[in-house]
Amino acid sequence: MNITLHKSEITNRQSEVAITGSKSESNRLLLLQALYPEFKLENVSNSDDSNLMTNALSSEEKIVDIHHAGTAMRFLTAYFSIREGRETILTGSKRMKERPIKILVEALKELGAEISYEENEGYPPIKLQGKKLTKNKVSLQANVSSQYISALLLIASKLENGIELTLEGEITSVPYIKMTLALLDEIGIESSFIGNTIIVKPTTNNQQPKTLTVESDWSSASYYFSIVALCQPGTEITLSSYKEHSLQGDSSLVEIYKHFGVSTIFNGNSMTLKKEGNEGKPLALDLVNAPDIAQTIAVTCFALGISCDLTGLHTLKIKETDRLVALKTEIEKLGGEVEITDKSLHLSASKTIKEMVPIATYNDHRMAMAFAPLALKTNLIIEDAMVVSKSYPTFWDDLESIGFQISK
Ligand SMILES: O=C(O)C1=C[C@@H](OP(=O)(O)O)[C@@H](O)[C@H](O)C1
Ligand SMILES: C=C(OP(=O)(O)O)C(=O)O
Repeated sequence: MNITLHKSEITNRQSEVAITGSKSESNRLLLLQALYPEFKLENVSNSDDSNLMTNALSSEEKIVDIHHAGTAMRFLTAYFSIREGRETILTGSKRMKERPIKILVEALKELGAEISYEENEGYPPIKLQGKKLTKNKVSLQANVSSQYISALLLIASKLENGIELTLEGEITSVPYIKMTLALLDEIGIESSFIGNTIIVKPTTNNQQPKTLTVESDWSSASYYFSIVALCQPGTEITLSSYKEHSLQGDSSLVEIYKHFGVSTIFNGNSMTLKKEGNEGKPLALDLVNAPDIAQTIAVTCFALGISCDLTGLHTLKIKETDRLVALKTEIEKLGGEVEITDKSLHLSASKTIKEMVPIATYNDHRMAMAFAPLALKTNLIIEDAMVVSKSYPTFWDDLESIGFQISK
């Protein structure tokens, strides 16, 4: 379904939005809960990707289809490797079959797992024959996706000797690895991350029952940072439920959006974003630790007529779509000028934004959500708008609630 966003202003200067739980935290905790059923979870994400994760973990079927959910694909590869006696075929969407999984499969095989490729070597679908993994030392390339590393860490405590991982090369998306270790720590699993070595100890005792509350999703919050950046000074949006000291690396938004005159005030479990003033300076940013907010930031800069140089973007090519190509194509349709390499993006300062441009979304929720704030500057069309449900199903309703005018 395509939708039209009519040029709107946010007239209510103090709106509030409650955003669903972090998809990254939820998908980790759902897997840990399957391994340690004594835990209870609150504020679990209502995203498609977390629903797919929940269903996959309880599925009795041989074929498990996780559609576009990258974390689910990677985390479940590790999970089904240790489900003794169970044979599983893990598959996904057409795009998922193009997203590499070899580094993780090789690492699991080194630990003793039995995994084979059903179609193309190195890519889903894969067949897993669940068994007990007896080895504990493995090295893997760390510059392609941190999800491979998190996948191994999530099952590590169930291996009889735990895991000792050696990470090779530059480590990408480090905050996501630290999030995994922090969540293990919350449920009493010991680990260390020193230099390029991560050790997770096996668990011997039963875990104490505990309720864990998922913080709301910071990547989803990024679209409100962008909206506030494009508003008149004085505009405020309050988002819940967020912590000042988050496990999510995308909380770097607080520092990054100061550049666009957005301040963030934490109060209890919510945060208020406020437009203070207007900054027009060019932006240079390395996003190796926060790849999911690259699209949001590029569009904010385009809307404000600010040039930017974004680096550390090598993982964007293997996400829901090639996000570098998608950004260049769509920003250029709107009249902007973008140059890309396979790991960086340069946007020139632009003076105009074209009207009523249909923005293609390439099965990528973040393409739809990142371009939406442009409705504060122009009329635009978002194609296949329901893609947002991958991480944030109520996104369009929430935008309407703060004053966006949307027609279907
Ligand atoms: O572990 C996670 O929850 C994620 C890790 C990141 O992936 P990469 O490590 O592949 O960059 C991120 O882009 C993705 O949305 C979620
Ligand atoms: C890259 C993303 O998700 P995944 O890799 O889990 O599909 C994302 O949500 O931006």
